[in-house]
Amino acid sequence: MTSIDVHALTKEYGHRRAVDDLTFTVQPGRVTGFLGPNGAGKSTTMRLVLGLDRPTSGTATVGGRVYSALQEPLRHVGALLDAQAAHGSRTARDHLRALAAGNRIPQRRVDEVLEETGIAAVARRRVQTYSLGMRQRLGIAAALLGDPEVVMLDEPSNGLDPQGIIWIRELLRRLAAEGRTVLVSSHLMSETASFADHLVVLGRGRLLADTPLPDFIHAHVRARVRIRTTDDAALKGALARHGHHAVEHEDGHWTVYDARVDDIGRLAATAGVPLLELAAEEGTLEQAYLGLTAAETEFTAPPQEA
Ligand SMILES: Nc1ncnc2c1ncn2[C@@H]1O[C@H](COP(=O)(O)OP(=O)(O)OP(=O)(O)O)[C@@H](O)[C@H]1O
Repeated sequence: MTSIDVHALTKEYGHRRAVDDLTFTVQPGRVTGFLGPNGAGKSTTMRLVLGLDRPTSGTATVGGRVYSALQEPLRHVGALLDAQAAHGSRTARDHLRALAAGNRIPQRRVDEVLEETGIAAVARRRVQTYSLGMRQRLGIAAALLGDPEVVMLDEPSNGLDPQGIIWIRELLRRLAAEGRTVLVSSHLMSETASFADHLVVLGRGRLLADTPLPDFIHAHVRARVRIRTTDDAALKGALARHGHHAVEHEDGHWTVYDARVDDIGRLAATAGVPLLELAAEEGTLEQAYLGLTAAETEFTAPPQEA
């Protein structure tokens, strides 16, 4: 089993700390979502794991070894960092064949990953004629080429069409189910919620969270109950008597904050409040993420004038 281990990792560019004393482990057998505002240090961390940059201090290792010590590294670690990385004047097939040859990967893998990523039909076209989504698929094909135990993808859904987004979700789930170590950065919260088991969240180069996805949501979103009745006055009175904070919405439903659905159901039954609707309102990853990172966001647009 191969994990990615980041220990006390720091990277400075001049006086700027892009990564600041970061320690976390990416475990095999699950998809770890890598989140953080623009400039938080996600890509820099991935570059340090891949040995594309040298840390100022600390270590980043894969299976206990630094990337540069890995023989035929594509057979151990597959990464998509920049979809523009392939040489534009080459065909996709030639690009992958060259990568395979340099890593003692059998040439039949080239055709397999072209099929798997849905670009087999355009494999003999020059990469410069590719759309962003096709380049993205080629980058993912390159990452999978060596059948690696560790897969790191920076914004893999970028440019993909809706079918492509479903495909990448299923691919990530499968890679994790096969026991691989999967680290995926994204700014799309609903997407991340659909594939991640675990989250590592950065803000200004520091670790803000390293936690299972459900725990992250519970920790950062207040529990809420959605309720609707034919007798608003009775509901309001019953909630107030028990000290619940509730807000009525235009369409007639209420939100009760910091409450559990069982408690509100019992309370309504005891008070004889007729119910049309009663449900726990699940917090979303987006709500949790925005709550946590509001103070860590370097680049924000000013509020729009009405
Ligand atoms: N080669 C470099 N030279 C100087 N500064 C750099 C370099 N690479 C990254 N940085 C700086 O390091 C910080 C972290 O950048 P990084 O690209 O790692 O963030 P990120 O979390 O991947 O952001 P995004 O979500 O926008 O991709 C930023 O302030 C960035 O400007």
